[in-house]
Amino acid sequence: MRFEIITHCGRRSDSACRNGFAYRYNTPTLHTRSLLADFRPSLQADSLTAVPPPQPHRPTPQDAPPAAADYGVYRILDASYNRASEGLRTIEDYARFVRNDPALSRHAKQLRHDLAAAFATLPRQHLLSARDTPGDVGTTIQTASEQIRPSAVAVATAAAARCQQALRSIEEYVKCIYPEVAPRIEAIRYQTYTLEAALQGLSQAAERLAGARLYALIEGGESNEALAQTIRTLATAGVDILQLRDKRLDDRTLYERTRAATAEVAAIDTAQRPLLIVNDRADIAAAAGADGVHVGQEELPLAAVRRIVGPDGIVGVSTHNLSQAQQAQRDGADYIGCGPTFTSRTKSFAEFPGLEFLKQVAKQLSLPAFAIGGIDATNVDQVLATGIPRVAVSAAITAAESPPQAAAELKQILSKWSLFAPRT
Ligand SMILES: Cc1ncc(COP(=O)(O)OP(=O)(O)O)c(N)n1
Ligand SMILES: Cc1ncsc1CCOP(=O)(O)O
Ligand SMILES: [Mg+2]
Repeated sequence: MRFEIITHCGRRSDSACRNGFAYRYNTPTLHTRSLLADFRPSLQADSLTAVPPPQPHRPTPQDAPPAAADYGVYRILDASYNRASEGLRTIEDYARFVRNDPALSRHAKQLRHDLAAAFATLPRQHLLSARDTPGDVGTTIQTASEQIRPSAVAVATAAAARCQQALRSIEEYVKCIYPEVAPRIEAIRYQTYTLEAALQGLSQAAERLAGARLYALIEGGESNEALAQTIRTLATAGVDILQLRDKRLDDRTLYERTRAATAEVAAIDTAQRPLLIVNDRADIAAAAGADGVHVGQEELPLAAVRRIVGPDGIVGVSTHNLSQAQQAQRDGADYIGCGPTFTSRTKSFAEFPGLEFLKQVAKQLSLPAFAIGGIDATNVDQVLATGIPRVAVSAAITAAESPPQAAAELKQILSKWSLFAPRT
């Protein structure tokens, strides 16, 4: 039976790269045995009964410098590793410092560590010795699009694309030298697609949230169709966020209403599509595919809610004083409700933090904040004067003679104010 070694790079066995070969079974010749003995001290030629599972290469001081034929491959691996690591760090910074998203931050950090662990099995001295930045002809090649970064999420999205390309390059070229590393790189690459989706998902929801001014709290109505009709008319009137808040409904009915609302919202043209938030119930929001959930100070803590709705879910928190508002931001809330501001027809309260609380929030917090409690077209200007350009209302719309007309009037007033008023 003859035995032939071919390299993964397709080269004949006599110039095979270290560990870079597959086995096709013939009778091992004396020459092949000595070659194998040199390549794989731990592998005996006669033990080859099938394509052996790739063993991780353990870098040793005896590792010969990269063969001239592999010098370029080591340069690719070195440059691509740096590119992928830098991309993951860029994504992690966005998740941590822009989105305050612990889950997304943790995922990006973990992938960076997984990549480092995979590369730790390669002889670092070969990678470094192959590095030739001054001689790198690519450093001066620039494209116009690389200079355009309109937003932080655009930076993170571009980093994700660079990271995927670099990982693909590593995955293919490492097969020439250390094939056992390729599956580990492939696994990391697939996770960067998930990461990019989270960025996109998060950014689309985050951008829609950041642009939201008018937030309406609505009940489940008498039927799914009645609710769907309400959603259509309020979305057309300019409501940016709809919250399904109905304490009368049992779980099953609330779930069915939420499913119907999710389907209705999805059918609305993107430009007019409101975010759909469920009051209190993270489980129903997640199960029914809503955009997120709103919880009060007495409901599940944000960390638990985040585990249920995931990194893409929008989580809003009710706050009644500055300390609660600051804590909600630290916990990673995507927005906060601040109130009650005025006496409400929908819910009774013993205390009213009022306009003063709104002024504090406007000065000291950066995440979207919606004033709530007894707000309507007659007093919304007082809210806007505090520096809070966003409101959440219930009765002002749902109890109005014409809910869509009331919504449109409120939206018109709100639209005159900048969403990013300078802090005075
Ligand atoms: C946008 C918004 N802000 C505040 C609330 C109040 O939530 P919570 O304190 O949990 O009270 P209930 O709505 O559950 O009675 C909200 N729902 N939405
Ligand atoms: C649920 C809730 N939390 C604070 S105020 C409020 C009710 C908001 O309804 P309205 O706008 O009719 O006062
Ligand atoms: Mg609640």
